[in-house]
Amino acid sequence: MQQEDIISDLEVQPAINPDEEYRRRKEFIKSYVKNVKANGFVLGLSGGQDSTLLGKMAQDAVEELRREDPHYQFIALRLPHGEQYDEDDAKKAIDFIQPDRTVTINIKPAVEAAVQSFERALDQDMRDFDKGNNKARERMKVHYDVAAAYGLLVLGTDHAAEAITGFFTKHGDGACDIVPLFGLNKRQGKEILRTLDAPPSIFEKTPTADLEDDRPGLSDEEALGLTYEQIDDFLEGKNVSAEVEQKLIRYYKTTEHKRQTPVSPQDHWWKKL
Ligand SMILES: Nc1ncnc2c1ncn2[C@@H]1O[C@H](COP(=O)(O)OP(=O)(O)OC[C@H]2O[C@@H]([n+]3cccc(C(=O)O)c3)[C@H](O)[C@@H]2O)[C@@H](O)[C@H]1O
Ligand SMILES: Nc1ncnc2c1ncn2[C@@H]1O[C@H](COP(=O)(O)OP(=O)(O)OP(=O)(O)O)[C@@H](O)[C@H]1O
Ligand SMILES: [Mg+2]
Repeated sequence: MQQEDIISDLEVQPAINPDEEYRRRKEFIKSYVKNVKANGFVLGLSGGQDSTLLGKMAQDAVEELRREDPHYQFIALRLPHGEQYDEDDAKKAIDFIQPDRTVTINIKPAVEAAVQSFERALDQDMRDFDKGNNKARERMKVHYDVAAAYGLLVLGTDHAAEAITGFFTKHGDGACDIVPLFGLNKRQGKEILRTLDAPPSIFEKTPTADLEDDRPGLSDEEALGLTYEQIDDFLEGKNVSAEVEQKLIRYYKTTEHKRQTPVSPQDHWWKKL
């Protein structure tokens, strides 16, 4: 497994035309939603870079689709766990996107109920890290509840700079129906947001999964021990230090199960890692 194999698996381009990339991906989601006869899209908006980009694309897509057929809609979800420390950014994202509809559900009671059931039944505390993944899975459940109620498709924000390290919760934010940002790295997402005139504070802010109670707003870079500059350089085929290269290849191999469908007796990929 080498740098070029990973770039090829994740289909990353060394450079993009931001307008063209945005247009192509938006056309893809329009054509898919029409083809499968769904009514539009649902996506959680955190106030972070990835959901702002994809939320904008979803809203633009349904507005264009409505010129031919008025039934399409985009529902944005605000899913704080109690109070969100960067609520202002979420508001900015919503102002920028102007979703057809924005629904807020506080996931804290559901997460607390799940943690309590776990702790009572197993007679042990749930680790804060595991509770973080529970939050991501609770958000996924809300997405699917809303999708089912309105005949929508669940959008997922996974992209190459997260996929490479498996930096998402399996069956949490990793679970979705379409991944329109597939193949983009973090700086390419930023470039697209810049050309869309998004608020700079959103694409310049420090990326965070913000899942741990004990470390609110923990930056992805600190959690990973790698910078997005390093990850993006690697994905664009540039030279990175041997240490960074080895770390990324190790992350990629150990998280392969997160990029595959559940492993069956017919699968052999795991023997080749
Ligand atoms: N080799 C293998 N083959 C098949 N399945 C395997 C496996 N190894 C673990 N597993 C399964 O996978 C589970 C571990 O995966 P998972 O539950 O995802 O947990 P894990 O990968 O340990 O943690 C998720 C990471 O993603 C980060 N994250 C999550 C959500 C959003 C964002 C963000 O950027 O916004 C970041 C989060 O901060 C954390 O660092 C294990 O409990 C086990 O069930
Ligand atoms: N508080 C939240 N409210 C609604 N959706 C959320 C919330 N937190 C996370 N999500 C959903 O989970 C996805 C994964 O989070 P992630 O942190 O990777 O993306 P982001 O916050 O949009 O961007 P960044 O990676 O730059 O922080 C988000 O794109 C969003 O759809
Ligand atoms: Mg985030």
